[in-house]
Amino acid sequence: MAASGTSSPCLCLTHDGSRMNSDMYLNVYVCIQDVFSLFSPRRTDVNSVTNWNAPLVWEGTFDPVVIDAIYKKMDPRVAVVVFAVGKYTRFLKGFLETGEKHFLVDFRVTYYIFTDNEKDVPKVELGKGRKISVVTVPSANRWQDVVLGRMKWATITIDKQIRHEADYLFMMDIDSVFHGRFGAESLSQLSAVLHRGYYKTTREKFPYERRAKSRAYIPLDEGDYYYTAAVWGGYLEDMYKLVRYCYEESEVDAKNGIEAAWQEESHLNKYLLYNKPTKVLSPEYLWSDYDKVPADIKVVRISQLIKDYKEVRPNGGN
Ligand SMILES: CC(=O)N[C@H]1[C@@H](OP(=O)(O)OP(=O)(O)OC[C@H]2O[C@@H](n3ccc(=O)[nH]c3=O)[C@H](O)[C@@H]2O)O[C@H](CO)[C@H](O)[C@@H]1O
Ligand SMILES: [Mn+2]
Repeated sequence: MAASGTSSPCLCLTHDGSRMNSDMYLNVYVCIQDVFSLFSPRRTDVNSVTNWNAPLVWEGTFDPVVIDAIYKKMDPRVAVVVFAVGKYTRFLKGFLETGEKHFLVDFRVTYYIFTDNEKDVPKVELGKGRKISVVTVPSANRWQDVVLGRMKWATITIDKQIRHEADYLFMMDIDSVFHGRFGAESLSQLSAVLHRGYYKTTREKFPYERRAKSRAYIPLDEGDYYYTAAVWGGYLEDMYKLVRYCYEESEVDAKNGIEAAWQEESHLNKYLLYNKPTKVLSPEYLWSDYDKVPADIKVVRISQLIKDYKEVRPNGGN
């Protein structure tokens, strides 16, 4: 249901004849959503707002055509940063091909592929305004170094290159496939996805880093949600700040002889506890082929593939 770039869901001029800016569009969008909600029932089985009043996005809580059309007016440039180091290049084809079918269709998207093996980057037919940019990074002997190294190489490359080429940036795992629409409803200053494994559990069960020695430490009585580090996004500069934070905090940990329980995911969760995301995406935005789909997940938009951890990682499983 991709919206056409030329259709206009709302007035584009203000009363004094000047063009509307992006905040105005979003305000109009909120009003339109309110009107729609008079005619169509909202989801009543899930929360659609967080306790700090950020939208919590589920299928059935937004109008896909309207929201795509509003963001399309701004025609943002979206960067997707993915790493495919060692054997993980095998996941590129499925990710890119399905991304072209479902990820921000009709928007300007550049996939930044960080790899140690450029020749294994597949040729994939891309839509108009969509590109691939390959960034060479070193190989690693430990998967933990690849996972954490993402923060270092992304920091350096955003600073040097991507900053000049994108308005929004997503960080994503490569071992996944798109199955459903992932559209402009995902865009915000800072968007984080609820980890499918913990969205129904209480905070003391979240796998936050619990050792006070780590910079990612979160005490048992704190926490809103547990977010996955496999899909997160936002304005370019806000994402730069957060990626760099994860990099610097993991460096401090390394100097103190500790590695956070879930590497950058632990630091990401610490940051988002004290700097609330402006949008939270339901686990529709990252499910897993390992788990059966419960009734509250109406659409699986991306799913993590089942993989043989021992075989695909340079130093074996978890
Ligand atoms: C669904 C989810 O919560 N995913 C998180 C979980 O990942 P996973 O257990 O899914 O880890 P993973 O093996 O997918 O590694 C994360 C990503 O790093 C890249 N990679 C990794 C190893 C390698 O040899 N080559 C390579 O390119 C690749 O993009 C991969 O998708 O835990 C990791 C930290 O432990 C990260 O926080 C992931 O975001
Ligand atoms: Mn993964």
